[in-house]
Amino acid sequence: MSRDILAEIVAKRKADIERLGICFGFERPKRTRPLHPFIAKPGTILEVKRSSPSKGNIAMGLDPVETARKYAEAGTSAISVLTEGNYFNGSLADILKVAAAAPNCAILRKDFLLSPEEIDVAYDFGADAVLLIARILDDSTLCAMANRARELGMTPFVEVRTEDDLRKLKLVQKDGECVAGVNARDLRNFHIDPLIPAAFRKELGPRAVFESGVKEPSDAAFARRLGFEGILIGEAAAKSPDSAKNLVSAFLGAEPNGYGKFWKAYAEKREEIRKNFPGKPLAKICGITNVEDALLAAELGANMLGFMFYSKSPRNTNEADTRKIVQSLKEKFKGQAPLCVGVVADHGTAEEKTAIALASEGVLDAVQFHGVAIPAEAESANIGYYSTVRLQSMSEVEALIAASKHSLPRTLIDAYVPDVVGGTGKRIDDALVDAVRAQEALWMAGGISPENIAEIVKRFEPELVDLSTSLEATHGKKDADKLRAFFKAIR
Ligand SMILES: O=C(O)c1ccccc1N[C@@H]1O[C@H](COP(=O)(O)O)[C@@H](O)[C@H]1O
Repeated sequence: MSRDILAEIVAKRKADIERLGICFGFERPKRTRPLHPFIAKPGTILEVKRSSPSKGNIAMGLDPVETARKYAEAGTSAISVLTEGNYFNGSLADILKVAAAAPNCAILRKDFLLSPEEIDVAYDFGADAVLLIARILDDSTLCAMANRARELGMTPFVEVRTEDDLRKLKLVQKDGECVAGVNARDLRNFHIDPLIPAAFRKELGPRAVFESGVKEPSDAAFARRLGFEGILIGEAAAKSPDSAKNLVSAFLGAEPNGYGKFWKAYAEKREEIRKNFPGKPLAKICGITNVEDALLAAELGANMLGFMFYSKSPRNTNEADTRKIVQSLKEKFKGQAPLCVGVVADHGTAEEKTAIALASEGVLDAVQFHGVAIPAEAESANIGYYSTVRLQSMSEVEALIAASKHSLPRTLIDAYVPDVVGGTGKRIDDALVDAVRAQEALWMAGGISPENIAEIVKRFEPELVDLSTSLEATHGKKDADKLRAFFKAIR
């Protein structure tokens, strides 16, 4: 379907160009506006967008002049103008209006551009940057368009989404500088996943833009924490230009940090699994207390390991053992070691403090807050974290979905058992799991075992499974045969 929608837009556009010419019937102006740098330092790109194939009407009555003025007042460094007419209701005339209304902002021409001649048109109408969608351009056309943009003093902005797009991006980068962008929206189903840009970030070079799905200030801050220099905001800005300043200041007020680092590392692992073992979930083995179990789990393919920092747990661990285990994992597996997570199940304890301190130091990659709220200390300690919700009824599912923002890209679900906070060995009710997975990527714990993992994968297609008690020989000690049986069954 992705190819279909793109192919449809491109086919109509080609027909329009044949019929109306490369300026779509508009008189070609002579550029008078000076060129502006595009995302030369961290900044936002707010979009003039009336409609889209995924959302239909967004802001049909939008006045480009008024919108551009509000965007400039909001402190954006760039404005994206959608000039595609059939699906986005934009036009080249919009660029002229925006250029006059926001003389100090860089202007991006966002369209499905197809030839170097279209770059000259974008220049003449006043654009400072041009979107080049790698997927719709062959290698030589893409490079020729990027080079033409540079010759004119403009910035090529290359959008990537696949491995092949990345290959094309490297070709463009060989010839000179560019800005790279990744769309968080999957054009096959219009689903937004902020972990797609997260997985790509390390491949993009120094000037990278997070595109799509930014709705709340927390989403904007998350993109910056992942290390993106820019965010492109369409719908949220166009629908409410007056609140765009909140998005701009959230982005500019954030910094790349430990939280973004954890989600990038997770997203990279997920992409690797998707590529090499489609349909296989990531596996987190929890309740690790000794080097032997940790090394075996990692060798068998564990992607994450959990360490209990909860004194009431029979698998509770401590700082010294955790340091020793993580050190052994790093020595043996180097950059390929599983992500190590401290599990906290109550607040204000010495164990919670230790887990946060170990994450802050980089010994642990993140902290899992199991059945308890995420404390303010986690935010200020600049660490990776996520929460676990113990599901009892549909109302918790609804609360979980409502709370699910891009700044919390994943939430683990576990079974609710009165008086046992975790490590219950009990399955979550199937209907509750179904309700969660209908809305978001599934991170699932609770009673998962070597015996039921195949059925769980088939039935629920989880992105991550998390298990502990079913693999134990005794409390805190894993059974090597059970570990082997689990990793054999998950394959
Ligand atoms: O394992 C524990 O003792 C524990 C205690 C308090 C909070 C969480 C705990 N474990 C978590 O439970 C799941 C694994 O569940 P299961 O044993 O496979 O049913 C996992 O998220 C652990 O972190």
